[in-house]
Amino acid sequence: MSKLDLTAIRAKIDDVDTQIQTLITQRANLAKEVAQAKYAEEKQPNFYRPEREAEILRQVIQRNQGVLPDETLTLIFQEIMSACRAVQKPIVVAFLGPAGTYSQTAVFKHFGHSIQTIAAQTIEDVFHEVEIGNAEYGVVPIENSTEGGVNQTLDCFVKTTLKVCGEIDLPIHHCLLAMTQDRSSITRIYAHQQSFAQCRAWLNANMPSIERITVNSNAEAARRASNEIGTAAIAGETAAEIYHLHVLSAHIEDHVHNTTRFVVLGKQDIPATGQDKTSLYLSLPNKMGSLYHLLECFVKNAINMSKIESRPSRQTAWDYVLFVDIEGHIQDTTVSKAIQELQAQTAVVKHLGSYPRVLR
Ligand SMILES: O=C(O)C(=O)C[C@]1(C(=O)O)C=C[C@@H](O)C=C1
Repeated sequence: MSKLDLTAIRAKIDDVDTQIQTLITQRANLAKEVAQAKYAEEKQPNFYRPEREAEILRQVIQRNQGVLPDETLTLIFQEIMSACRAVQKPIVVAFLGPAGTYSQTAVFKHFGHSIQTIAAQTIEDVFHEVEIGNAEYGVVPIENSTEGGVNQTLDCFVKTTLKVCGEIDLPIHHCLLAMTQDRSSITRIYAHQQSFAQCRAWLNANMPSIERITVNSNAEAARRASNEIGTAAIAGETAAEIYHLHVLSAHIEDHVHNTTRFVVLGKQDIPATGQDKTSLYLSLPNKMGSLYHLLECFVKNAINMSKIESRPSRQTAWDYVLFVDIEGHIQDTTVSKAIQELQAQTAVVKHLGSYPRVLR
């Protein structure tokens, strides 16, 4: 390519950039108008509207016929919406900190970077920050494709009045991180219990006799490994950058498709989008056929169940509660009918939230 060609193409790029910038500014001004319209309707409106954001992102994917993958375009539009939201009012999101956790990555993936964040110390604290209004939303891990349900999160749902407003899928790739580059000098590994479980086979094969110490989060593990000689942490690459650690081994998770599903906690009910999910908490009477009748309510109403998980009720020994995810929205007639039928036969049915299904 001649120098002239390059100059000419760059001039075209400058031209396109000018148009993009003008259009983004135009969009941000429209978002300000939306804010005024919302204030005219309500005194304290919600500026974050997941149902509208899901609709915009689905349109982006539908329109896409170009060279950029759907995920790339989605990320760009998520950042644009994040910036437009911040023009209206910056939202505050709590997550399981410190900086560098997978939860923080999930927060930015979903809300973009134009937000304020609170790094909470535990999953319970994330719920608490939202409950007392320090944060408008919270992001917590709920299940992992290798290890199953995150019990601390499920247990918090028993007591909370918060709603699930959204879900986030995040592929998880673990690394072994340390100050040293010499793996043989490591005598202790820090990690979150879920990360130890997701890397069990790798650890047993590669570091069988090294002490394993469970901490509250992966980033906390990385922070400790950056302060203590002879220690390593299991965490992601973001934590390696933040805590200036070497990656001794990458991709140490036992399953290549290792993915964690996070949920967004909030106080608002989300309108239906046509592609939704509903999360329920159920307490079944301890009698014959209970589970059979539960399944029957969904099958009869042609509702697909995407998850069922049981946890001890913590009220009585050997008494269990169920966490169920179904396709559809509580406003869909089939879903509300199934829930009414369930209520007629189970002790407790708590609607944890209906929200847009993640794009998979
Ligand atoms: O449509 C709205 O309600 C808006 O506030 C605009 C907008 C956007 O940027 O498109 C911004 C924030 C909402 O979460 C959804 C969409």
